[in-house]
Amino acid sequence: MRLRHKPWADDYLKENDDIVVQNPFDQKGKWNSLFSEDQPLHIEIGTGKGQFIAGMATQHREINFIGIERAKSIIVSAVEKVKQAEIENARLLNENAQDLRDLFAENEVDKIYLNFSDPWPKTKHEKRRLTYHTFLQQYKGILKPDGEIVLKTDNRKLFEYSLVSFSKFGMILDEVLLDLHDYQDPENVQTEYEEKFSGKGQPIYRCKAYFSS
Ligand SMILES: C[S@@+](CC[C@H](N)C(=O)[O-])C[C@H]1O[C@@H](n2cnc3c(N)ncnc32)[C@H](O)[C@@H]1O
Repeated sequence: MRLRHKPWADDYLKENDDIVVQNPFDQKGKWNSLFSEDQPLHIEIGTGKGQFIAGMATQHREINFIGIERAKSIIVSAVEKVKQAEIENARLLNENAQDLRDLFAENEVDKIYLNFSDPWPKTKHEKRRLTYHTFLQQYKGILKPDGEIVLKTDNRKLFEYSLVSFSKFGMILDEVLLDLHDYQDPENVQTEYEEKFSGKGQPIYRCKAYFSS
């Protein structure tokens, strides 16, 4: 897949090194030392334009958040949102989350958010879906034993695929919602994609999954 690249984005991301971590692989096992408080660590894979990570970090000062986004042209918007929120507990990584075990140590992460992940509908691209079993193996390698994965999507096929994938992996499913907005979770922080799709009247699916020990 070709990613749009804005040449000025490299400089912008470097200038904002208080938010965008420049050598993330060096932080493995010591992420909390980057933050002012040593507290639970939640990560979002495919942060997009950052509304979720900035909103969650504002709502939950008692948690440290890391948003991972591979597209430079997109992560710049997330940097702006984190800046505007004036929060200490959020950092961003401009990385392709290929193997999270290179970035995080065993038991380092408390929660992983997969928000509106690319669905990769063709069977030949199944391995790229962020809930394919090889990704689940990675998540297991970095999550605490009681850690959880929270998945939100508008894509019913990806949702069904993910439920089956979690289940085949021996994970425990919790709170499987077929219409998150109908359920009206007051804690829910919407992502940009969520606003777009729910604005069109589409249901938003959400589930939480745990690894059984
Ligand atoms: C469909 S968008 C959703 C963005 C955002 N989560 C939202 O809900 O508004 C998916 C995002 O995930 C990013 N992404 C996909 N695979 C990724 C990976 N392996 N590592 C980092 N970012 C990834 C894409 O660049 C894109 O910005």
